[in-house]
Amino acid sequence: MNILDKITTDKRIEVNLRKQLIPIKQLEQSVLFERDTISLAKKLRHSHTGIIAEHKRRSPSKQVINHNLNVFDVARGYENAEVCGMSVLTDGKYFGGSLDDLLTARSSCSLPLLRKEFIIDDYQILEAKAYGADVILLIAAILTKAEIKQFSELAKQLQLEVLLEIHNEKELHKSIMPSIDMLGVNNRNLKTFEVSLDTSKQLSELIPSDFVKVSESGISSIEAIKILQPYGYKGFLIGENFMKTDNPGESAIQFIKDLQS
Ligand SMILES: O=C(O)c1ccccc1NCC(=O)[C@H](O)[C@H](O)COP(=O)(O)O
Repeated sequence: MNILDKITTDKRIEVNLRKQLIPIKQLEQSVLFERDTISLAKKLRHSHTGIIAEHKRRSPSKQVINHNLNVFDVARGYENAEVCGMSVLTDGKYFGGSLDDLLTARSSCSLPLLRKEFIIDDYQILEAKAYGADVILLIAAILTKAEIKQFSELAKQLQLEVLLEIHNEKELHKSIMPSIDMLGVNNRNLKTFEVSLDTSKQLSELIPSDFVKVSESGISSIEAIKILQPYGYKGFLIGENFMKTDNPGESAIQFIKDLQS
């Protein structure tokens, strides 16, 4: 069993329980359910830096990254750094995140928020809207083409954007549909946890130009971004590089300053 199989097996159990604890009707009554969302895709299209900064306490590949920060300060710091958007990991077991983290981020900043989750059920998309997300992540490796269509169309009905994550050409082919806003290439091989920018480079020319291209994982230097920009990438999802520091917001400020100089 690879890590995605393990995570999704646990996720199905978790989601079934959550559905019983908080019925859909209750999610739909959230004050945030009617909120007008903010477009991350638009921000990335018009940005010269394209940073999506992540809140990530721990991960299967690195174990503990940082347990000493609070989401409120991290979100304020990222907003102060003028990143394009913030990604909030909401999985508890493997990443130490929660939906409360998403809610706290929503109450602390007005950045577009990505719910970084392993989505395998419509219910999690309703949760994303109810807790203040603007964007959801769909991972092609754990979904069928029919599920990608169903989940992305539901997201659009709720005014949420969709970042679709791929690792290879096969996943790309099942993911091209009009309800996807952004295509994210994950540089991390989820079998070995090795990261290689070559994945982003190789897949870039196969991605149709109407999608905003995002490169995800293992980005720890401005050189990496300068290498990927000529391949058409407009967004760069960065977690550990900021979160391993005492002040992720300050790290993002310095990173963006160096990128612009
Ligand atoms: O980060 C992991 O170890 C991981 C393992 C299994 C599935 C997903 C995983 N990460 C989720 C992400 O996509 C990253 O948090 C995100 O791209 C940022 O990556 P990084 O900048 O390398 O922290």
